Amino acid sequence: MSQKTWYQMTAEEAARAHGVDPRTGLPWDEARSRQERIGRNELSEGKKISPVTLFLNQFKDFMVLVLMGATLISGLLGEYLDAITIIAIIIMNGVLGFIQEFRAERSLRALKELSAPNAKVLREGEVHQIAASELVPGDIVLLESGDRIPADLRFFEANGVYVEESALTGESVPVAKHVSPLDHEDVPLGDQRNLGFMGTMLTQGTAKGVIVRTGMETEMGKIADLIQNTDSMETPLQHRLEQLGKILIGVAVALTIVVVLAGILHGQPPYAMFLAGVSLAVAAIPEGLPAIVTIALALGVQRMIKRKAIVRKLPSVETLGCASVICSDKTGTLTQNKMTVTHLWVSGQVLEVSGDGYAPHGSITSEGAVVEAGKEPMLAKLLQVSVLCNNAVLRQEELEGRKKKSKDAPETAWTINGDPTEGALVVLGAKAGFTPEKLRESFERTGEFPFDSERKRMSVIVSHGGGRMVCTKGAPDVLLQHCSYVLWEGKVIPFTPTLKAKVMAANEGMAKSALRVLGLAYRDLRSTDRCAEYDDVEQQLVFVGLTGMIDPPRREVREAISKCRKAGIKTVMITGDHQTTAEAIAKELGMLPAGGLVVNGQQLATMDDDELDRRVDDIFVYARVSPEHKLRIVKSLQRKGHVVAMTGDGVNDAPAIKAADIGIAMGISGTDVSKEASALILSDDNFATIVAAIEEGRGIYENIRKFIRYLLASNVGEILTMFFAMMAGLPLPLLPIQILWVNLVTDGLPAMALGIDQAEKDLMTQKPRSAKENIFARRLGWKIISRGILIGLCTLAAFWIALVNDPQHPNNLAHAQSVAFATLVMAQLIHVFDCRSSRSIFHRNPLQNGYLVLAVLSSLVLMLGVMYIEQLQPIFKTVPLGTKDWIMVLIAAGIPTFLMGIGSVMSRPRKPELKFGVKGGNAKPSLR
Ligand SMILES: Nc1ncnc2c1ncn2[C@@H]1O[C@H](COP(=O)(O)OP(=O)(O)OP(=O)(O)O)[C@@H](O)[C@H]1O
Ligand SMILES: [Ca+2]
Repeated sequence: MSQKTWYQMTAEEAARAHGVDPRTGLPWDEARSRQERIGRNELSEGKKISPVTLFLNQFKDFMVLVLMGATLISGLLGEYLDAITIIAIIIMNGVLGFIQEFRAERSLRALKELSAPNAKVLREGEVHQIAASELVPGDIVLLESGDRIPADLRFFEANGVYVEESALTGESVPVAKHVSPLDHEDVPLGDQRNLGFMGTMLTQGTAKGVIVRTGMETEMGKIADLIQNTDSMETPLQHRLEQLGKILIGVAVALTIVVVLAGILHGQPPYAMFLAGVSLAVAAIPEGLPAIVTIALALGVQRMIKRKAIVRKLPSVETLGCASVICSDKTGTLTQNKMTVTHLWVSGQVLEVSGDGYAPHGSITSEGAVVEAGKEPMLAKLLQVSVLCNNAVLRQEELEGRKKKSKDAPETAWTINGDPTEGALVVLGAKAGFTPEKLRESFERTGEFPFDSERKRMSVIVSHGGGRMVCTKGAPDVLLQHCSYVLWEGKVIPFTPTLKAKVMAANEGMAKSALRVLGLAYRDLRSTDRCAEYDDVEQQLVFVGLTGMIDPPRREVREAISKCRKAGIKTVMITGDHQTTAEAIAKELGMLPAGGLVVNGQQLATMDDDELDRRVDDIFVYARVSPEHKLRIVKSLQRKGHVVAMTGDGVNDAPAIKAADIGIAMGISGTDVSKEASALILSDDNFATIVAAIEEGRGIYENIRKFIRYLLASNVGEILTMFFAMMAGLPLPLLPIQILWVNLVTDGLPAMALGIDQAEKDLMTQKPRSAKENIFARRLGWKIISRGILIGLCTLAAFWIALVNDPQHPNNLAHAQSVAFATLVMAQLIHVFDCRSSRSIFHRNPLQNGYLVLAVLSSLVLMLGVMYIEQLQPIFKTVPLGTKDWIMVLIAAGIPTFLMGIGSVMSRPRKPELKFGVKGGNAKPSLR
């Protein structure tokens, strides 16, 4: 008996073959044991670098190899102790580099896991949201439009399903899926219409399926090697630093050669000079730079996660700091998306609704008197349509655990499953006794034309007592175009222009008080009426009334917006909601400066790109727009030189999200499609989180500048100390071992601690930096070079004074070298505190960064160790210093910081003058 393939089986057979009941799904322990047997639902990643390789890579550097070679030779020549020590230092250096890179690698991996997709799965009769990697064959998954299919599955329910399978088949037009078995063999992939494949995308409809293959067994797994997604995790800055690193190596090597030659010309023994030169080159090459940049980025990303912003693409961390415009959705991002109906309008009459939140307690009143829906047929119709044309479910949940106040009266919370706009209508109905349960006894739903942001309306068809009725709700301005009649004073009469005007006036009135307004309509269908397309049913409707719901702004948003204004970032609202509502909320949030323009989708459609470009800087609110408008807005802003952050949640938002410099998706309400197009996901859907992420992005960039400043100035100081000495014909101020030790002590920990430094206070009161800005901009290059020269001069001065002041000292040269060693280390350890501020050490509390203090203390201990532990003295050729020596060391090491500090205190910083909004003076013509 030949075995049937999945597409030849019926869905039931497929489920049975996997031992699962499609109504309840797999039990948890069965799923677990399957996972142990089969493995996770993942495509195996490319080759991972093993820790051993990573460690060995640390020694692949050319100069390190030269140093090791030179050391081996000197070992063979009898300098055992020197050789062993140098090798030991190289190994310690390698360990440090390894730790840095290993951490960086691990954080990157954690990042990838975080952005991994979820799936809705049925287990033990309940729907759960789990990581897609946890799925096993036999799992029943639920899908809706915008979801990526998490594994290969056999559909057993498919309502209007279209799947985009281009990743597998190359066919970019979505194909329709169904549930019937196919009776051929060898059906090509593209024609296996009852199967869904991992990695493809549901663009329309809702579906259920049983998973038949996971992980590398899937069709996608078969070609995984081919499409090994090489999404670059390298940021532009890292790329530039890599190039910079190469230049720096060249410069370091060239200078070293000069130092060596100068030394030899001045009579230094060539071999000693060679070893010193190689050590200098090893010390001066900032090999730790890329790893520290990665760590700073990765740790910053972790801080962002704590603030509810998930970075999907590392490069966007840098772009975030440059953002100059944030375009945000309104509903759910600027507002809470907790809708409550407060006003109704039926037949020219305004009714009020009491009660807060989703609890179905409250009443409908008219001029203070309670209105009973049962006795008011028009109101009853409004409630009926509201509840029937609706997919939200009102639920009462017991609050668990510590939230519970007393045992005997368990606290409950009313929650909405589904769209909050619809939830508000369900709650409204429930307040008047119109529950879905009750209505369903006499109305059975037979069809649905779902809501989408383009159509701005939704319809369902219900049958009752032999007849059929269509119920429609939607944006009033749109809905009215489909209504020919109106329910007026108890009767259905033709919808005259006068009456339409009345409805629009009522709509406008509600919208002015920031209410979201929805219109409701219905029509009784005749048995001959077609209802295959929405155009068939959404015509000749009878208009019933309006509902107005509040959606309170999120509390944090006002402050976040004012923060943006101070930081030179423009905030723009883009919403599908009505213009008046949008404007009212924008004003409430302080997003609409005097003279700022509000534009609606229709007006936008009449503008060509040139006109939009001319006005785009003055527009702060876009209302009643469709997702496709967002792309135009992004493009226009970009043409004006802005770095644009843009939010979105729907399938249709993906192009705009992709085109934006920072595409932002919603963690809670967003579709998989929008998330995959995004660079950043807000796990709380909150606007304030965007601002927090921008703040982190700016901070990370500044931290990178801080340790670049520190590392490079230190290295310049090291090279120049040697260079100046050789030029002046002095003996070597530092022995090779000492140079290597300085490097080990100063480069690693303090630089890493700078990478996680706290942000400066003025971080969010400055204009966004230009995306093209050079890392050395804003005088950083000057600071590095001037500081390097000062460190070099001061170290040399201390060395020279010790050398000439005390010529009778039995260990004269060794003593002076110890002074130089201590001065160079101290100068760097003081300088590291300077680097925390764009101004000087005196502008910040040096103890604020505890990691830095710890790092500096441990570096101090390492330095003192080789000077005062007797067993180490002969190895490092050091001698202990006296009090006078130390005073000189500290003065010499402190002078650069002191000089720079004086300089910055004297030059008063200019207060950044930041104003945002419409350029003053010429009054702008309003579009309205
Ligand atoms: N479930 C629904 N059924 C019918 N009409 C709806 C529904 N939800 C919203 N609408 C109408 O469609 C309009 C546009 O909604 P859409 O979801 O595109 O934007 P929004 O949620 O108001 O704003 P944003 O784009 O900021 O999220 C709303 O103003 C409302 O009138
Ligand atoms: Ca160094």
